Amino acid sequence: MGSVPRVLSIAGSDPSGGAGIQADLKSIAAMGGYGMCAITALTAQNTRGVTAVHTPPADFLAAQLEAVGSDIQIDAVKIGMLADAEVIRTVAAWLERARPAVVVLDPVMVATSGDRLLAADAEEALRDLLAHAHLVTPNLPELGALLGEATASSWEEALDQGRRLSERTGGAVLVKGGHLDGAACPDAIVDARRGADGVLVQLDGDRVSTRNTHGTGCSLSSALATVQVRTGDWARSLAVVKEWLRGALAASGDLEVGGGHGPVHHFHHLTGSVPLAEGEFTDGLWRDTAKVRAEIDALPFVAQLDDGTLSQAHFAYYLTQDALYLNGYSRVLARASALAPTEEEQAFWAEGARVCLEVEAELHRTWLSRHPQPAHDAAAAGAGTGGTGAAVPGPVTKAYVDHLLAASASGSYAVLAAAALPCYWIYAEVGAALHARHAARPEKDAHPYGAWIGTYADEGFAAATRRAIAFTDAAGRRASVDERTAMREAFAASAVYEREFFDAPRRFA
Ligand SMILES: Nc1ncnc2c1ncn2[C@@H]1O[C@H](COP(=O)(O)OP(=O)(O)OP(=O)(O)O)[C@@H](O)[C@H]1O
Ligand SMILES: Cc1ncc(COP(=O)(O)O)c(N)n1
Repeated sequence: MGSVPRVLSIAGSDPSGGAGIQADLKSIAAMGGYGMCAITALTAQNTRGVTAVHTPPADFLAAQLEAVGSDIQIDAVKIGMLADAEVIRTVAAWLERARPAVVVLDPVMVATSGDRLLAADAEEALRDLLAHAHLVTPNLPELGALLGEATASSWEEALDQGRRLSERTGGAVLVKGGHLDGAACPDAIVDARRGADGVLVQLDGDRVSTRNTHGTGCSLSSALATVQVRTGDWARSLAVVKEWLRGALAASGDLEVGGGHGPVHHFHHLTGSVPLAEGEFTDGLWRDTAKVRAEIDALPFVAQLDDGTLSQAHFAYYLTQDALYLNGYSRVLARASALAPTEEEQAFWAEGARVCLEVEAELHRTWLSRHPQPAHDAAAAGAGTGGTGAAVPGPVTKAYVDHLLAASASGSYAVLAAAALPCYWIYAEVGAALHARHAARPEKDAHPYGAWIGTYADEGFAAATRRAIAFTDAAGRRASVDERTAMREAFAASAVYEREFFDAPRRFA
């Protein structure tokens, strides 16, 4: 066997997608298998109930089984709805010839909605078929019915019934707690060939509070068949599948499918890693920070820079801190270059690091000499006297750079790129908006910060921003679920520091 178990579901179709072969194919794929299906019957059903059942001639099922089995190595078989006795005989005959290594049989009799999915006169044939299975997975009413007894009313009684069914079939029985009353939802595998009580493994679990239990039995049995191919150990297989199914029940509300008993979310564990289109990941980062960006646009600093009423002291503080920030940011970009997966990205971030130092020098040479920080403000800010010679980072500058350095220490290129991106993207957007407003002004030359606002029109920076976005997006699309989460957190935190940085002159100058 390769690494992908090839699993055949022999079951009925549920057009609403939550049970039957549709649930099986999803569950098999969710467990890393390759799913196939031979359809025993077609149902017309939704989350509220079954309205019709059509069972094609059994010969046609035999033809499906023959077509698949004659060509493809089948590592495991899951058997679900069998509809009638003739279908059961067809499946039994095929199993005798094919003898798959793993056979899990879910003895489907009645749907969650209460509708019959097995003809009443076929129950005896189903009992005979159980001997072909390595594991049988009845729910409590089915367990009772297979023994010709009442449904167990306690877990102990259910385990006892399971052991006695196992004695009869010669295989293992999964006793399921889904139909028990109360907060507990245990499952146990019972095998009469093992030990006194026959309990091979019992896994206790809390009941998930949800109506969306349509297809849990189908999903559990097909997932178990798939994982069993890999582990060869029912106890280990059940542990994996039970945890996954619990998550699928807990996330079922996200699906919003139907008004009755809805399906479970088979791929809940992969929702953070679906393949993304180009730009989709960074679009999401941008959308998620809309509130913080609106707060930046509404800051007094931005409005005052725009209308020219910003105090010289605030502007000088901003320039001083900007120079200090750029020095730290340059080191961070150099680290991004060191971690970059391609030479193109390595060169891009290294160039970014170099440009930061150039801009820092230009701030000292040009802007800070024209807008020196007033001595008393500089002292109050702990920034030495005048210029930036003795300047120290203010609290926001320090926190922002520390956050970026922590991202670079994470060792993840993707997380570091996401942390570094707001400084390009948000700065570019704020600058572009300020520049556009300034350009439309009649008396531009009289504006005290006109020359500074003019620097926001730098096409080189806009182009670098587009590339930083594209590289971060590509890293996000390649990233794992956990890494994408860390990227979102890093980007969001940097966006907040951008806001704080623009607001720092008001608070600390
Ligand atoms: N509300 C719940 N919370 C947690 N686990 C559950 C819940 N309902 C069912 N399960 C689990 O789902 C699996 C199927 O159990 P259940 O007894 O409901 O089988 P079933 O009746 O055959 O399922 P189906 O709903 O497909 O007919 C078991 O592992 C059971 O523990
Ligand atoms: C085709 C088909 N197979 C099995 C079930 C049982 O699933 P549930 O008991 O969750 O409705 C079903 N409803 N439909």
